[in-house]
Amino acid sequence: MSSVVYSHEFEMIRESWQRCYAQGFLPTDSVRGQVLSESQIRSLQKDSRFLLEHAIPVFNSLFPLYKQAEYIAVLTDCQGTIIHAVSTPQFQELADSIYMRPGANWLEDTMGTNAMGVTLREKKPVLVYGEDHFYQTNHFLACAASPIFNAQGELIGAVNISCRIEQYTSSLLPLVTMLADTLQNRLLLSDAHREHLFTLRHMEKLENEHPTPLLTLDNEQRIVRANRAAERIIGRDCLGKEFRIKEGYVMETISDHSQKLWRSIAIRPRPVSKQKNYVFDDIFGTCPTITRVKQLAVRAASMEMPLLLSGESGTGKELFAQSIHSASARSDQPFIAVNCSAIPEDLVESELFGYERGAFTGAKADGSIGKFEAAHNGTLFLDEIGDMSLRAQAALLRAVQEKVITPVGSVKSKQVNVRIIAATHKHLPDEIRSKRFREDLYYRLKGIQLTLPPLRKRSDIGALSTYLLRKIDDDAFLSHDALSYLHRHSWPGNVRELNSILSQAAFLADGGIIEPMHLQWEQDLTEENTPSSNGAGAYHRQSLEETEKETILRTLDTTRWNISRAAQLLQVSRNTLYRKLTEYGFHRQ
Ligand SMILES: Nc1ncnc2c1ncn2[C@@H]1O[C@H](COP(=O)(O)OP(=O)(O)OP(=O)(O)O)[C@@H](O)[C@H]1O
Repeated sequence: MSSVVYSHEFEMIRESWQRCYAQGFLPTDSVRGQVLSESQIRSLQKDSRFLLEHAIPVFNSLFPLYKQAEYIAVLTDCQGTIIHAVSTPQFQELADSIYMRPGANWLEDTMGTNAMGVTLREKKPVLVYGEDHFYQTNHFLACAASPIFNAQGELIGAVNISCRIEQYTSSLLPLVTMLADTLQNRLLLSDAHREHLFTLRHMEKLENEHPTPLLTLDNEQRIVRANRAAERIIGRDCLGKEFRIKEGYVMETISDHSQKLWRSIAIRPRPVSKQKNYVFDDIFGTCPTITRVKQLAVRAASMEMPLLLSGESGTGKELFAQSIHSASARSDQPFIAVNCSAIPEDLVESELFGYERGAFTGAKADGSIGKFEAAHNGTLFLDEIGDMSLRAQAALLRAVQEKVITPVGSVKSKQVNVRIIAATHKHLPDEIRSKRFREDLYYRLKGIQLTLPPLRKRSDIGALSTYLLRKIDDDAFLSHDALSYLHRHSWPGNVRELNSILSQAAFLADGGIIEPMHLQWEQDLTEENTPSSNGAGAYHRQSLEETEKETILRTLDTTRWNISRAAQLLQVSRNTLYRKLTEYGFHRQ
């Protein structure tokens, strides 16, 4: 076996030889190649029109590179018949004499161990060098071949480059794998229905100036193809080695093919981590009070007006603010949140508008930009605006009115473009009446006002609990009694409190069924709604039927509509559950 062959290729070639012997072939046999007639070739070419259409320009582009050398590049269909060949004039006659021409079949059964036959069988690139060929008549050849797959991952052919062994260079296998890669990328790109392929199109465009590092890995993570950009990162001798991502880089799968035989990946420098803001899909709500606010918020997202969100603590004001930003035209720009109640009065201006170097004792030597400037072109979320001092309100008013800021210690003003979303749990008209909030600022901030409902006024506590619980622990599940208790609590801490109670409960229930004893309220427990006070059914906010409906839906949701499992959890027979589904008109969405 030749020394240029990698160990995994050695195995493939050895097994191929064994198959040839098993069929009764001998290396000394004379090869009786069969070549199809012109019309049969045309018919095969018609069947592989799509492949050929893309292959011809790729093959043609290869030719000028190797003008001096003697070689032949061929394309076979998936049955091993050559459907296209390009060779240098010097090699043409020789190629014809060994049946390396259109219409000839190069499967193992006909040609013994050879690169095309082995690559089509093993679905991996392979180099077959000199005496690795089964038939002695082919011993003068060095051939490298690589399979071609379509966008669905099905084998559709192979490319092969052959030359005399005296002309062999170590670039033969990389060359053929790059040829296959280029061809395959073209095939993938032409499949317009697959979204991720647009990335490839983009990459291909960029390839000349900024080649994207592309690799193909086999199912054992070994590198079977690498373009030059990839080699520059992971080394030129990477083929056949196990792929390990380098520090500072991330891997992006471009296509993962059926049976996971191989996948194409791109490697990119690790992006600088960017804050991920909430989006509207993160806001759960099925009751009219919350869905109405959500609809208004979606509309408000497309407007530039300032927005005032009011609602008790934990009702989701920041969640809404981020979602509005994410859905707005500013979504690519920063979302900066400032908790106004947390900034000491003396520092409000420097925090919001920044400061020049040496502006005050304790300031950073280089000065600092403020939140307004940090949010330039994006959204500034001013939380707890009702807790700002009157002095800070005056400074804020100017910035909001004139859209300019003056850093502390500076004489120069700066133009800023921010959309302001303010939030408060206070009733600002009351604050205005008590002279704690400026009326002019209130009207500036209140372009659009949205009021978020407190949890106790929402009728979807059960569904919201299931949604939150799913995120906390997929296996945890609320019992009927636990659900009744959740409905009876007054929820001063709103969704935040619900989330925290469910987290604790899932922990106490150890991922199983959450019972009332697992629900631990910290405050607001009255005699009446203490879990241990009176057992289930002591107090019903919902009618029995409503609770039943909700429990059934929640269970089906949790079991992803597995009826047997849901019936088991509900402790009813499957028939009873089916009857209830018909009775309540429930269908799987
Ligand atoms: N409708 C909702 N769907 C899903 N999660 C929600 C919903 N409302 C609130 N939450 C969650 O509840 C928690 C509290 O929400 P958020 O911080 O937005 O409330 P807030 O009103 O800004 O509170 P505070 O006024 O105390 O700052 C967050 O974890 C948020 O993701």
